Amino acid sequence: MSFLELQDITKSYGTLNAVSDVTLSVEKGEFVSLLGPSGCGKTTTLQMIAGFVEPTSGTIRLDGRDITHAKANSRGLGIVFQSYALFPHMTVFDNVCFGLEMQRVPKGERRPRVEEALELVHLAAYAGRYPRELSGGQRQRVALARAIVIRPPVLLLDEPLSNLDAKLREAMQFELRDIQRKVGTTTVMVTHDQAEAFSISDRVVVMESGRITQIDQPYRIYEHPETEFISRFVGKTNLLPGTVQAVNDRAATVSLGGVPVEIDAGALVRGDTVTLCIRPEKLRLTGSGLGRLPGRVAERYFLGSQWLYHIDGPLGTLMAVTPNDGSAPLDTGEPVGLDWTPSVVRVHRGRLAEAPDPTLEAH
Ligand SMILES: Nc1ncnc2c1ncn2[C@@H]1O[C@H](COP(=O)(O)OP(=O)(O)OP(=O)(O)O)[C@@H](O)[C@H]1O
Repeated sequence: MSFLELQDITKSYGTLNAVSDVTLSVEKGEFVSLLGPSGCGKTTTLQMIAGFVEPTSGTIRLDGRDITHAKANSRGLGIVFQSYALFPHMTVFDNVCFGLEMQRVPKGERRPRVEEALELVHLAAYAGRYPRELSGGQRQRVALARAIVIRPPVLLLDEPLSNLDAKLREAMQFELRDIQRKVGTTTVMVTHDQAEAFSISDRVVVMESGRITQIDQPYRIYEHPETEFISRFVGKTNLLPGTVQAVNDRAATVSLGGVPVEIDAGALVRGDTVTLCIRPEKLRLTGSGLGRLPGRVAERYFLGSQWLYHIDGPLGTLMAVTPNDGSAPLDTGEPVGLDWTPSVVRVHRGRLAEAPDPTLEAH
């Protein structure tokens, strides 16, 4: 049995199922993120673990104990929600100590525990300050210290870094992971930020419309998205609708608007309608006249460590990303060849609802 288990959890509001049949097992010490677009049920799921929202059906178990209907404060979980502001009239020390007072931890134990927590978040020198005297990142770290000081069995984080600017947010991602590793607390985090979920988590749970559609390691989710939605939501991708023309033992030929493209066969049969997904960094730009397809540079965008190109060709406009290795980039209008290894192409059954416009995917 896993440390934290959600079994067939559903939460309905009238006719709306905010969360449907969610089953999830989290191991002790694991860092799991719930990732998905706005309204997919991430926060509701976390609130049910926290005890702030009661499931309509299903069971939640913590360390073998059924806590489905237990009161929030009896669960003893560490919580960092966006709305959980610090107490403005209390110092950093007192903010962090508050949870220990609530738990009636003996007075003599409180100071070393608070100091230890502040040490962990690198704020030992700020114990006497008030929240208004701290930066956003420091306030966020106090909130984290306040949650971990009670040594909770599970730490619940709801968009804990969303109020921070991009640079600080990235720094805090690594810090958060570092702190979690040191204290070893089982953690469930809600985020709609894919980079954040990927860089911090052991496993990512992707949710769509109240349901879990994939649970996997970040790398697997990126490389083997199980739905077309995940392909689109996670990173950039070229989506190409086509029809399977021929299949042999090893390969299938898909016609993309009359252009034949060979891919690994999988379980495809002739006549299947499919959508092929190729990540921009998996497309290689070769010399003109080489590669699988001809193309021409339509646009180029400088991303710092990479160049993003829009390449016009027989399949429409495709995105390709190359590392910025210091050499001169390609010019707009330059003819190129496009190449890829068949095994990097992911195949989803079915046709896209709309014609793909790669520029819309480039977010
Ligand atoms: N108290 C409530 N009453 C009615 N509907 C609710 C309530 N809470 C949430 N919902 C609905 O349930 C769905 C899931 O909401 P939830 O807040 O879990 O989504 P989310 O994935 O966390 O979104 P976001 O990233 O925007 O916070 C939404 O359609 C929302 O409108």
